[in-house]
Amino acid sequence: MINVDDLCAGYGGKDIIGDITFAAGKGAFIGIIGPNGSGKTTLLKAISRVLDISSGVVTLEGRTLTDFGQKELARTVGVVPQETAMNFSYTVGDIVMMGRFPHKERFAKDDPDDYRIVREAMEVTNVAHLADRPVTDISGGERQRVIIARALAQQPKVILLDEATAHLDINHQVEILSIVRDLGESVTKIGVFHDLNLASEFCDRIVLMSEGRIRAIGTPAEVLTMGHLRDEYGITAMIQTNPITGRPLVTPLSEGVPPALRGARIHLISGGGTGAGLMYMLSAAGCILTTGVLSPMDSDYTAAKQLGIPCITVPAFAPITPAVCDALGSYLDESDVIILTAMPVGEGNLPNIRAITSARRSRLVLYVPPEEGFTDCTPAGDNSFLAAIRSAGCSVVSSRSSLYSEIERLVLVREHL
Ligand SMILES: Nc1ncnc2c1ncn2[C@@H]1O[C@H](COP(=O)(O)OP(=O)(O)OP(=O)(O)O)[C@@H](O)[C@H]1O
Repeated sequence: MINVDDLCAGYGGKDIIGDITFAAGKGAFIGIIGPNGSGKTTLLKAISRVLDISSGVVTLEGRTLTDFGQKELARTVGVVPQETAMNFSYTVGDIVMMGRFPHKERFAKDDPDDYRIVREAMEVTNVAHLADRPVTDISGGERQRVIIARALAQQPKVILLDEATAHLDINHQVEILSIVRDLGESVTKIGVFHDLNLASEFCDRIVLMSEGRIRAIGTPAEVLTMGHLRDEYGITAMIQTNPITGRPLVTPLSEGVPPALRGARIHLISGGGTGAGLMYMLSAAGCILTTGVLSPMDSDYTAAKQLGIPCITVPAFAPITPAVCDALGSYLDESDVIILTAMPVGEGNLPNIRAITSARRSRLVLYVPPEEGFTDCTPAGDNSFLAAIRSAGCSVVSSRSSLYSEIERLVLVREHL
């Protein structure tokens, strides 16, 4: 168990990181993420004592790390930096054997156990076939696997990885991170990650840093949220759930949403997958969304559920009853903007939706992307629903950028009422 308590550290007498407090349980894998310059490497340097701590304390199994002698520290903490300069042509086997030095007395002969541990470390990192090659003559990715093998040969209690797999191809990234994750209870792992999806898949807990401070800490699902990524990285990201592992899957979106939309209360009436994209974009932008009426068989419902958007539901093909209309009405009344997409609507529901939306036409925006067209939106190509909504005098937009402008305008109008 490693405890970092109120740690502050920096360079030239100036603190770069401060108030850093977190615990890493025995065997846990902790991921440190955050934008460039947020202090991730500085934190690892402070934990490994490469950098002096200006205040706070790091303890390992109850002992302060500053009480460890150099050799004991080297036996206890293994470090895998992002890049390691190798100017001397030691063999790969020699480099990995260096991981055993802190375990040996001075001038002691190599122990058969040392050779066994070195061989095992090279085998799990898939570098055993390179054992006799000079380390200067292998690829950057191979060299990184050798450095990881050296750290494993150290048999440390804590392993610190500073973007240790950044230079590896995806196959070796996954392979090495799997090895690190599976090191078992005896080794606590703390790794800096730029790849949020690798952090999500491999880490038990994630620490999100920004400007030298911890902004969020928790499970991948607690930390990798659209809000945190928007606030700390300044990106619009779609967060889905990996259907196999159940972990968050982050997809940064190249299309931004104006920051002014943050906090806008929007009700989205959609169906047949016409609203899912908007739900992701508007949620990522920090809008407060409600949606419905949707059937649980609709892909828009799946998106709403994944995003935690309150949704009014009815069974597939069921009519919209007066009770459902009332529930919808109260969601509509709470919203600044009502977006209606060009969607398939069952005949029986046309009058209801028309009545409920036209009463609020000044806040209604009809979103009809060109590819959707105005026809075939209802069974038998009946476009009377959309035509009626349109003729009611609501705004009609055909691109996401004009939709965002319209939302901004309607929020302003609402604020001035
Ligand atoms: N040796 C140093 N002397 C002075 N300032 C430094 C030194 N190393 C890093 N810094 C500064 O400390 C801050 C944090 O740097 P650090 O390398 O810890 O960030 P990081 O989150 O690891 O960044 P990146 O994602 O770009 O690797 C930066 O502003 C950086 O310029």
